[in-house]
Amino acid sequence: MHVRGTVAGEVEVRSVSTSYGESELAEVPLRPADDASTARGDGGTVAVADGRETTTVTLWNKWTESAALLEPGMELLVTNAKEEEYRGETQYATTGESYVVVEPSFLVSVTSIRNWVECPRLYYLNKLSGVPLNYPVVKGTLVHEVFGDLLRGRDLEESIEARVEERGLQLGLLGETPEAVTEEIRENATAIEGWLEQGRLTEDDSWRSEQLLISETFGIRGRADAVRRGAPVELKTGKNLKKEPRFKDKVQAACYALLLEEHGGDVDIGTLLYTKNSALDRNEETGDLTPAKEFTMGEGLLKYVVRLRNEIAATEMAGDIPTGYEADAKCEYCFEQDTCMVVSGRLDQESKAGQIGQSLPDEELEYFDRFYRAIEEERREVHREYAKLWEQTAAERADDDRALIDLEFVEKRPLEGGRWELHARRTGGATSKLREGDLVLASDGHPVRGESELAMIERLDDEVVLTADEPVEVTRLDVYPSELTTDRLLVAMHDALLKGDERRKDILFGRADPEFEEIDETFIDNNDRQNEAVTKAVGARDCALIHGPPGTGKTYTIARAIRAMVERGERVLLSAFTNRAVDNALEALLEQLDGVVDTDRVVRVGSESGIRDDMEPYRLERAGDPEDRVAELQNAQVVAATTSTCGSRVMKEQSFDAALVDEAAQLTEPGTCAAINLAERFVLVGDHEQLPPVVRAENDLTESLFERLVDCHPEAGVMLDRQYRMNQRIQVFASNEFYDGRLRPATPAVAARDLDDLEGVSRDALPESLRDPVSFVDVDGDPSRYTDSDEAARIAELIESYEAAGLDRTDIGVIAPFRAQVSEISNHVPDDVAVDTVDRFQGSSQEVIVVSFTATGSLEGPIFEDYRRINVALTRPKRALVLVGDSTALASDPVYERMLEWASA
Ligand SMILES: Nc1ncnc2c1ncn2[C@@H]1O[C@H](COP(=O)(O)OP(=O)(O)OP(=O)(O)O)[C@@H](O)[C@H]1O
Repeated sequence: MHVRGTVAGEVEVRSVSTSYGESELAEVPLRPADDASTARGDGGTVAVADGRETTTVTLWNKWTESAALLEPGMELLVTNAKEEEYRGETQYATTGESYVVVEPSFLVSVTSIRNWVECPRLYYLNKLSGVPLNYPVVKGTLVHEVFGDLLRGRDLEESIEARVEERGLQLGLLGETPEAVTEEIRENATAIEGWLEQGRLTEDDSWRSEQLLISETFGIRGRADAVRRGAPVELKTGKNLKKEPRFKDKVQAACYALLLEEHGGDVDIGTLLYTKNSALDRNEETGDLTPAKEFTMGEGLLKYVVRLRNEIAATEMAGDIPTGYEADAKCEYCFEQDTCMVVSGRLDQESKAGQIGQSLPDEELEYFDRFYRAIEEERREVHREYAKLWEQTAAERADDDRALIDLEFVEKRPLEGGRWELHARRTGGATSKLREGDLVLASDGHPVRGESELAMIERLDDEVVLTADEPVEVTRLDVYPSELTTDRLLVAMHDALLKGDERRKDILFGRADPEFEEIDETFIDNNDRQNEAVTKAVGARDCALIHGPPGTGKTYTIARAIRAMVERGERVLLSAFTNRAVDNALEALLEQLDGVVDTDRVVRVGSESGIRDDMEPYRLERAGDPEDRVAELQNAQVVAATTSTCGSRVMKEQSFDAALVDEAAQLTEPGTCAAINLAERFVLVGDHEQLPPVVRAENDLTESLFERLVDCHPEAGVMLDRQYRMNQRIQVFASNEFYDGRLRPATPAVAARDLDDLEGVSRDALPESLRDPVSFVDVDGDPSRYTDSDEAARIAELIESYEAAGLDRTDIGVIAPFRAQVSEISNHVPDDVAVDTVDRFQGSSQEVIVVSFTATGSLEGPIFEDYRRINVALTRPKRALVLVGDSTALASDPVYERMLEWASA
């Protein structure tokens, strides 16, 4: 029986005498969880279900170590507990078979556990500073890749050649030659090959390469290098001359053993493969030179691993910072001792290694603390996404747009290099968040409990095509919740504070005012504010802030500013939150740079699937000759990449004179830092009256650096005030509500835009009520339901009216407040009409926009929670805007009441 619940009070550990001698025990007051959250898919007994009363769970012996970590409010899971009657009350206790898991939904990675066992402080330092680009790391990755290839049957030489070639750019940045690297990989691979050969002699060897494993019971996830006859095999590129594997390596293998057991395995052995052993010279080295070392997987080790994992989960949940005293780490032997002391000194943290250097000023320490917590909260939200993989049913996940289900498996085709191409067919017209180029969990029915592989979506229409390392008979795809973004936010914040330039920090913390160089040049002669913005951007010694309301030429201004910088011989980074915005800005920039600079000095960094096809010629290829690849990047005068890519190991090696960041109001502070950390000065461009940063948690991350700096340094800002998009009548409401009435049409032609300008369209052919550029269509809301099919039907009629007046369906966009109504409307209107939520429409425009408010009496729903969403929705159209909703419901809010007045005027 599994017992799961919330710790309901203080926990005390004490000793008692039993028939076995002295034993330790801890009595944990526990409030059992609801049935729903304890139900397990494997049919195992569900937790105590008698209401929400508190019961007592006794944890015995070693598990008292985990009990000592518990705080009231934490979640606890005890597997294989026994039920006991005590004074008429049902209580529970651990048995010899039990595992105790603290905060089971906090997913700890195997790498974290491995770092923690070495030293908890090392775990923390790794989290803060990420993995740098260095040769041992790249070599390790290469050896692992070759190992995977060999397991999948690829020829050794072919694999080495291909893998070294793929990493051309990284190797080039490290100054390595392909020949030397190939030789070293070959030495390491010999150990692998030799060992595999031995295995092949025994016919019953069964293998699989890299396996992604997630444990819902133990709260652990990781990727096992390989699984042989159901048992984990871990590859280490170092040497080990002892008979036994290293302890931390055993711990790592034991983590995978636990994960495999949860998936139905019975693991009694673990193997570590130390590849460097076979490259050593027998005459010079003494000891056990065999690369493969096996060990027996005892239950004691598995339980120890869970206790380690509990320490991490409890530390993170409590928001504590590890000091190194938690374990008996020996600082004097640690390679990281210096870094550890510097970080401890600067952040004024207690640490076993001690501190050196001066601590950061209080306000920076406070900032670090606040954002560290905020980012960790965000990480927990990502963990919640993982938990949904098993807590929600397939249908619920599909409804939430997080899965494509009921696919019909078609076939699996072997690819060159031992990988697989998987084909499946979609059976319904379901939509989802998934896009081509996304990494997904492809499974034969369940992403965690079934056969499941990490796969890349190559094609996604009626047919679904995926590539993966191993074949799966795929019938379902799930969004893969990635912690990469969170990891990079932490590193970006760390770099900004601990490695950042003092002057930069003075600006960020409002201790100094941004300075500007006098520039006497006209860059744009038909728009004063744009010209001022370019002047500020070019002349900024520290930073400039360009506030660009909808359609005011942000992209054009950025492009013009970059051109001016390039003409001054500067190296510039162009960045934005999304690939789409980066490509848009790059397109405008290429027009500006025509004849100014060679286009081969403009480089787009990103993955093939993320970049728009017409920008592909500028994409920096990672594979190839190291010297050539590096030259291409180092010679580039303009580098364009998303802010997330700016946090990558390759980009972190780059430096720029200036960074221009578009969509800056949609970026968190640390997200912005990822880009601006790389440059001497920065220019942020955005509109804080449109959508805020996309984050899961509600905390300090929801305010952008752009918005904070606009407040803090108004003198560094310029607001663009002439818009090139909307008919004047459309623009009025947004201008008054959000921009103090300062937004104007750029030209009379823009102001007078209407549908008659479009070829073959006649406004007179429209019903009277739709002839004005802004109209309101009143429908009765349906308070009992979340979606509104009457409203959807009415929208379908509107679209027919526009079509009858000569408009092309692709010129119409429909915005709905939430996904359910998007689906409802999509079912009513033809496929080529774009229907989506506001968030998806941000940054784009259409000739005609229809907004479905789906308003009920209480005005609930995302569109109403934040007025900025309404601003975005109402500023998408160029020539006509139709608002559809229940006027009585809308009029209950003063802003919407004003909107109704304007729309009905
Ligand atoms: N100074 C200018 N002179 C002439 N046309 C301009 C000028 N500035 C911008 N435009 C034009 O106005 C249109 C909108 O400009 P742009 O795409 O730069 O706007 P934006 O502010 O980036 O839009 P969004 O709000 O969608 O991000 C473009 O067609 C652009 O060429």
